[in-house]
Amino acid sequence: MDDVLEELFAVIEDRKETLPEDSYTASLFTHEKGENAVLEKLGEESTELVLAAKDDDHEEIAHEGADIVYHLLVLLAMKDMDLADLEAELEARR
Ligand SMILES: N=c1c2ncn([C@@H]3O[C@H](COP(=O)(O)OP(=O)(O)OP(=O)(O)O)[C@@H](O)[C@H]3O)c2ncn1[C@@H]1O[C@H](COP(=O)(O)O)[C@@H](O)[C@H]1O
Repeated sequence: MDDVLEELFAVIEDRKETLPEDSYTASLFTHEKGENAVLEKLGEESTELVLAAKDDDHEEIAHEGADIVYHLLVLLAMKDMDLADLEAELEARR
């Protein structure tokens, strides 16, 4: 899981730096709505996750959960934060 998150975060940082035209991630960094684009996605996907949980739909819970994790990592990159910030917070709760 650590490796997957680290590799995904590295790709997100690369998209932020290089802004390829065909990249969904890059489109979040250049969106006319600014950070609201990713914040709205997080809101929508949280609602979708709740609905999936109420349906006890495990496949959909994993799908929406992954969408949330991806968009959370984009938000961290947008705020010039990184995975270590999240890890430090989780570590402090152990
Ligand atoms: N993990 C993701 C990822 N998760 C979600 N998404 C996108 O986030 C959007 C989710 O918005 P929506 O829920 O509205 O999508 P939807 O298809 O309408 O509905 P859903 O079925 O997804 O709920 C979709 O366009 C997804 O493609 C992602 N886009 C990219 N990545 C990763 O980022 C990497 C780089 O992607 P690009 O920046 O596009 O090159 C990829 O290789 C992936 O590893």
